[in-house]
Amino acid sequence: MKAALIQLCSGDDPARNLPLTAALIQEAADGGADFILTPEVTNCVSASRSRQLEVLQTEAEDITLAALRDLASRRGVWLLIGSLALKTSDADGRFANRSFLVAPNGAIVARYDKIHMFDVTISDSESYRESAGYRPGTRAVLAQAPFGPVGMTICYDIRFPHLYRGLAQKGARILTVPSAFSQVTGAAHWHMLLRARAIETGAFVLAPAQTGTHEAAGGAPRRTYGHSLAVGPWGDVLADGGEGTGVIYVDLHLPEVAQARQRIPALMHDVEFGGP
Ligand SMILES: O=C(O)CNC(=O)[C@H](CS)NC(=O)CCC(=O)C(=O)O
Repeated sequence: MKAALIQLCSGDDPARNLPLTAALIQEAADGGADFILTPEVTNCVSASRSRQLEVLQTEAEDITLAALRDLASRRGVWLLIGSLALKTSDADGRFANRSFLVAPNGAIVARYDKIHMFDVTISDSESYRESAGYRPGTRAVLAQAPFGPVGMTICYDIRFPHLYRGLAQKGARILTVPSAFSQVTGAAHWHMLLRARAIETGAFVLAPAQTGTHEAAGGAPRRTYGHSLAVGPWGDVLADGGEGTGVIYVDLHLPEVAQARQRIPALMHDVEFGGP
């Protein structure tokens, strides 16, 4: 199976982001990919709540979701829409950060709402309060696809290894980590975190990413790390998207999952223990 990771530099206007996203998905389908993945907040990267209130839509109305489902069915590909920022009916007005797995007939096979919120002060000049804008999800999601169960996660989730271990122990062979990682933490941690999760779980880790400086009509522009990454079950980096936008491809030899887990059966070696 051939997967393609789309690396984007989404701005804060979903209507402008969509044609660029669709063009790269077309390119990936032309390139022979049967599973195409886009980054976190494919539809809108914004640091401004008022801007998001203006441009975001509910899942039922969202133009990006409708167009990409249609594209998946026209091209007959599996599509992971890494995430969409969506309005919800919650009384507090918070958005959902929701990932979708779409089948080659355009049907939504699974949805996952990001569980862990990035409420982090990186430095005096850079801090994030994701939970102010988004309501966290409360359920891990293992999606069923013909190429095996897919553990769906998003970005900051990568720092919570028990989520990945649980998904792998329930059968995940592919773990998806669409992201909009900060440049500072990305340079320090990105490759290592993704490789560690792949090694610990003996699964493929596919992490399409946002990259560069994101145009924003409202508020300061955000900068993300890029380096969309595909990691094999033995921890080897199979493809790295670098800093530009575009498509990277990776051949997934799924039997490598069973081979890695046979060589190091750590997933079956959990024991109860006491201590601090
Ligand atoms: O804000 C949105 O619209 C969508 N959400 C994101 O982009 C989130 C919260 S700001 N980004 C991360 O989780 C980066 C994690 C990260 O960089 C790390 O773990 O080091």
